[in-house]
Amino acid sequence: MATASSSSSSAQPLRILLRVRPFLPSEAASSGAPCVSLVDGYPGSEVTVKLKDQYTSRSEHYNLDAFFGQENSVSEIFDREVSPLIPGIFEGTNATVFAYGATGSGKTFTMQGTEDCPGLIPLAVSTILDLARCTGTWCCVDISYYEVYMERCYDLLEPKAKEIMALEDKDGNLQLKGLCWTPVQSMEEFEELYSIGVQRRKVAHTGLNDVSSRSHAVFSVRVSTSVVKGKLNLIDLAGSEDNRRTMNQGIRLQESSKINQSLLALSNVISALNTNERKIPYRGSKLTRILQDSLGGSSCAVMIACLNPAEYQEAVNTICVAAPSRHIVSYMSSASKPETPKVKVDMEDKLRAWLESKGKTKSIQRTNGLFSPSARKTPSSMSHMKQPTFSKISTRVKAMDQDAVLPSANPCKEVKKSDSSLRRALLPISSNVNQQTSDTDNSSILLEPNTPVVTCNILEKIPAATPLDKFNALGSTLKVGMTLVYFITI
Ligand SMILES: Nc1ncnc2c1ncn2[C@@H]1O[C@H](COP(=O)(O)OP(=O)(O)OP(=O)(O)O)[C@@H](O)[C@H]1O
Repeated sequence: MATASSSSSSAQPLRILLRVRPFLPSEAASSGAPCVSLVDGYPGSEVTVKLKDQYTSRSEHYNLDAFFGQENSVSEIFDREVSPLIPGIFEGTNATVFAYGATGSGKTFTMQGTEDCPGLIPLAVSTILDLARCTGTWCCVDISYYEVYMERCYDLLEPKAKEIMALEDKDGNLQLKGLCWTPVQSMEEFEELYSIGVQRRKVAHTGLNDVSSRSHAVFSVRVSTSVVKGKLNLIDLAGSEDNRRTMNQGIRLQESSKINQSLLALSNVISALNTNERKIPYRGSKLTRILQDSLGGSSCAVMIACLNPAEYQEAVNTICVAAPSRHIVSYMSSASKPETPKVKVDMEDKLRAWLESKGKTKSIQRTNGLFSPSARKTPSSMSHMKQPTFSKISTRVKAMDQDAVLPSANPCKEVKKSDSSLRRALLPISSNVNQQTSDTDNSSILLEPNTPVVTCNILEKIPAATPLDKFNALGSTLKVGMTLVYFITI
């Protein structure tokens, strides 16, 4: 059976587990089957999982290092995945376990736990303290706990301390200046300190979680012997947020934007580690900078990708970050593929004719992407993925926008980037969001005036009122590797 220890010996930079929480009472009635299921392997071993959208026929398969389903407890995750890392800490290794996922997917439950069901943090401290007592030589265990809130670090155990500064020493190693380390010798001492820190962490009510973490919380337990120092980081990341669903505004929206940006930076680091790139973009955010000595190199890292069983799209987004290179296949079964709505085909013809008549090579090039996905520039890492076809897009429109009316014979016009109605432009398919957003920076975009709004996206619906400059804030849904298609006309 593959475990964390066995994976570290094979120098796998990052071990990726999937954790699906149970349905909550509020979800149970409407949810049906979980959107993710195990198709091959068994809990705790290397697995293939299937994600299935209950509303469409979309389904995808992914290979991952382990799967923990609704019936698996946190202590099972601990026993299989975290406990094997602990002996290495006593030999001077750094290890990191972090929970990643959308808001409300169960990250805090997994890392922090509850009184009845302790999370990975208390379970790890308890095991480390037990082991320290058995070493028979001098051994000091101390802990630190801090949060990264809006790209700034604050000590949760020492609230009067100033902001923690992330500085590099002369050897290029990152030092957290101002972070306090507190020795602990018993679980009572730990619990007292930790519960104070937990209360200080910034949480707030959002549209999707009553107690939503607004910061990334990094708990570290360090073991010092007379010979070596090793450290285990246990990180409860803030959840990626789709602000169309959270309805965040004001400060919540600003927090959310910072959270999504730092998670995007983390996903870039993960992707670089997964593909063994030489340069890992640790400098993308404060979060990735402080994790520099814990992700990659000789460190062991375990990512727990947490999923809400009722949210297919969130699950896809999370797994796209966690395991972009382990995607097996994405398909829609032809048996269940509905007929393409006629109205959409008309739209295609009209746009093509208009573009050709204008001789807009740039636009045509983009629109070629729209009509023939194979013409798109596709990142090499995704080249094995089957790209969605236009008929699927139309299907999605049909499913989501039953009432939408497509343009009639209105002439198209070209608008400039500065035009405020740019946000209601027809945008081409892009194979990833970076290309998508940079596409929109180009100078002209095709619009159909005086027609009702039709908005669609192969994966999710984007509200017509979403300004382009807010797309980054929608990081939870707009991720590298996702295919976006949306038609909006005025
Ligand atoms: N394994 C589980 N068993 C029972 N309930 C769970 C489980 N995991 C999560 N929950 C419940 O689901 C809800 C959301 O969980 P949690 O707050 O841990 O999500 P989160 O991913 O940390 O969210 P955020 O990113 O917004 O902080 C909570 O009510 C929590 O008690």
